[in-house]
Amino acid sequence: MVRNRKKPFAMHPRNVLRTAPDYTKLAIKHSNFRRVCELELNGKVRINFRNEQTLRELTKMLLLEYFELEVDFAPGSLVPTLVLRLNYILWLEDLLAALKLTTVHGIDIGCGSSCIYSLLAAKKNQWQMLALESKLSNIEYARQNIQRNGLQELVEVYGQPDKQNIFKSYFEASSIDARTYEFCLCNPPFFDSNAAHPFDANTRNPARRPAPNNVRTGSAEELTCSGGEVQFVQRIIDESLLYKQRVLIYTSMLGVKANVPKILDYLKQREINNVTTTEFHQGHTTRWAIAWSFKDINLNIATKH
Ligand SMILES: C[S@@+](CC[C@H](N)C(=O)[O-])C[C@H]1O[C@@H](n2cnc3c(N)ncnc32)[C@H](O)[C@@H]1O
Repeated sequence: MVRNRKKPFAMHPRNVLRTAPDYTKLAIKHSNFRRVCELELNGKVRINFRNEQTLRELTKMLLLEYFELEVDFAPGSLVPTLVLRLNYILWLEDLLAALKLTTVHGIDIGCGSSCIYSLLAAKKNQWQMLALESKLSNIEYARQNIQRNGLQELVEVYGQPDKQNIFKSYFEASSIDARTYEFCLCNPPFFDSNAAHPFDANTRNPARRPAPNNVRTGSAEELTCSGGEVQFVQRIIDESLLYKQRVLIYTSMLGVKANVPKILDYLKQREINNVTTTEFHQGHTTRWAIAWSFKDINLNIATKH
């Protein structure tokens, strides 16, 4: 757990964005980013996190500046924030470190149009990634992003034919090549598509946690599913029971704190006991993550980032 006095929980200690970027310098260097910046009277640039176009250019610029990744997003699709994605990758690095692996194979469940987790994992760590995605335009953009960055040898996108499936379609289609994976990761569709007003769901206690800085981005198809993130992660758990041998460490992120005990209970009911949780922090935004394994490995390097 990382604590300092001003921010009770800070970013992962290895997160390159832990030191706030100098946006004025970056605006001078990156013209597309410069176009969406606002100039203050003192000559410093200001970023309007509530503007979607600004967030797009900001994430593109940060991926280029810090990881030499050139990424584009499908129109109207989710624009990922880099800090949280990076915290997740760094936590996976920590979970895998003790295993001293020479090659790592991972599965990115719902890679989005950016394919951000797989691109970061491949570029930063040379991990071999299988990216699963169900939305057609996201599959196309994800493949273009991989190609644009010359990462075809490391990242494969599989078009998920059935949104109810997690691993099943791919594992059944590739049963001859029954490879094993060291981890899976997931940023699940968050909202419940069965709710009368899915996007109105209150995810935070306003008295204790201030409103997020960022505008929400992404289409209903990307952000909702039947039963929201709880049912999505329950499906990952159900399929993990079918394919215990295929993945060493199963993980998923969760957007709502109250959903963590629900998932822990679900795991417990299924007698999955090798479990850990963590937190990711970016400004006023907190996310939770959960990991479980059927193997006798130590997951309890647990930290809050
Ligand atoms: C919340 S978005 C996350 C996108 C990206 N990973 C990120 O963090 O920016 C969830 C993604 O999962 C995809 N998806 C939903 N159900 C899926 C399924 N059963 N298999 C694969 N992808 C799925 C959606 O289309 C969407 O792109």
